[in-house]
Amino acid sequence: MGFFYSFVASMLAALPFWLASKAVIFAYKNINNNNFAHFKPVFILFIALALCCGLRFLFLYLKAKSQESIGFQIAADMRLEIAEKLKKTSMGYFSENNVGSLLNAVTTELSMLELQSTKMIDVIINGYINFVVLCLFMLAIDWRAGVVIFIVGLLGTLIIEQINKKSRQNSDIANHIQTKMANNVVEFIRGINVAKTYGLESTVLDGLRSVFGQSKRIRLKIQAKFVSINSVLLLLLDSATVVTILICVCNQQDNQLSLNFFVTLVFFSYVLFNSIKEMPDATHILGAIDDNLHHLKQLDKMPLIDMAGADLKINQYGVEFKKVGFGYEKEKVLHDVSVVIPENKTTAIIGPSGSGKSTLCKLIARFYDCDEGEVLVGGHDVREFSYSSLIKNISIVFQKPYLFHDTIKNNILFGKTDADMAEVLRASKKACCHDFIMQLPQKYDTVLDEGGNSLSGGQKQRLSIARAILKDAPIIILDEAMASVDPENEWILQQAIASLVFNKTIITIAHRLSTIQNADQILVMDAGRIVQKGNHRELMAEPGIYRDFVNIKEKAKNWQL
Ligand SMILES: Nc1ncnc2c1ncn2[C@@H]1O[C@H](COP(=O)(O)OP(=O)(O)OP(=O)(O)O)[C@@H](O)[C@H]1O
Repeated sequence: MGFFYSFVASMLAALPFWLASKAVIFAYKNINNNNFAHFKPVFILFIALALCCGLRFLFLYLKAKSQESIGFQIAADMRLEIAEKLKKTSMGYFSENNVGSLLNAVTTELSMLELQSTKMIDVIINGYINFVVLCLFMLAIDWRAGVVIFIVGLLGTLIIEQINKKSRQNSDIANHIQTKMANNVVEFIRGINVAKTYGLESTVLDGLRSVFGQSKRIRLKIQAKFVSINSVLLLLLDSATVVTILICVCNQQDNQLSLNFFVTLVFFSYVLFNSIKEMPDATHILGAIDDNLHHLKQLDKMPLIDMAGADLKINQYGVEFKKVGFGYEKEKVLHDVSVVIPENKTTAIIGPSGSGKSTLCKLIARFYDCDEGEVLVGGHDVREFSYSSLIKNISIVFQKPYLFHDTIKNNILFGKTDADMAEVLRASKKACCHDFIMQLPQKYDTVLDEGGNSLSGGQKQRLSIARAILKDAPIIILDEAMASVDPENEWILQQAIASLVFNKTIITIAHRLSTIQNADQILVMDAGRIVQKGNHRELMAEPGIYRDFVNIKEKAKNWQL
């Protein structure tokens, strides 16, 4: 419908020329006649002119209403589709330099689609319709003019096709540099604190400057190419206008055309040619949009992890690794891991840095799928679950918790979205965060900065524990939850964790000797293998990494600073 409204609106743009020329010629002929009755037709013509303008605006309004929301709707749907996919995507996808690409897709590429696509399609379709109308019009008046317009149209179409092809190729290059820019900006923002600490802001900025410069050069080059092809087309169209007018003048002199028809024709052809002149720009933009769509389609290839899962309910909450092998890239980081983590017991994992402790935990929550063997939760392979039915059973407290730019209450509610305020308060008190929340100006309605940066590390951690308490999952993974907390906060955090872990299956990557010593089972990892297993007493009785580790810890305890 939108294209129809648009076509009628552009035809209504021509009619006023006919009416105006008729009125001017009439008024000119009667200029020496003082009888105002002779001017009546002129007034009628002007009323018709005003009506035309009014109708044109009405059709333009209808076109805008029916067309312009389409782009926004499509872009909104696509953004939601991408978000849905990201929910089911393997965590590996986010670490493999894809953040910039995603950012570019969701912001720049989709913005172009929502703001420009319908407008540009409209320009092109109308351009072609106008061209056909012009062609027929000219053929009816003078076949020579018709043939000239037809040949110009054919040549123009070839040039426009060339512009489209080039724009698609160039858009690929532009997208590549756009993604590179987004990656660099993300990297810059993430690393600015470290760079400042070492006084290296200008070095980091140099990297950004270089990629911005690259982007500018590429865009200028693309624009220069477009401008040169476009100029040929504009020259062709302008020449065609001149030739058309010339033919009309010749016809007028032969008295084959009325003056009114002549004036209308000259202006009308000018208007129609002008609408055709908008086509190269539109084609250029559509070429880029087309490439963007192709790029967005690539997101369909995101590695999904939730393809064949079912909504499973389990009634025992032990975890088991059976001959598990895994590597992030080619290199394996876990080798033939087989171990049972019993339900309602605490299992501590220790080992040197890089030995695979966190990786082991990530496989339980299916951040990644193992390459060999199976990981079982409640007796089922994690791949049998739908992601939501698996993660319902697991809470993870990370070393660096993430809080959203939202109220404290909503951040806690993340653990159980349908919980009421009484449940939030209970969880918050158990996690020892109620007191500090009540001291904030808006209490539970205080809006946190993105990442929760207005809170201390310990406060953020306790809020994330409140979230986990509210979720009340039977399996808790504590990924070095105490590691970044100062000794003053350690005691209070310990209390919060004690409320969380009561009567649950606990898997904890721990550094504190007391946590490790009290664990029911200790797994010692080295270079991606479980090299020792047992409780504190059993492991202290045998030589190995564990006994060395405990001895070093004991010695460190006696150090005085
Ligand atoms: N996202 C990733 N992509 C590629 N390699 C990774 C990734 N995460 C970890 N690794 C590698 O996998 C190995 C095991 O890492 P993991 O984080 O599991 O060890 P860890 O024992 O938890 O170490 P730490 O105690 O230092 O946290 C390391 O060699 C690490 O470099």
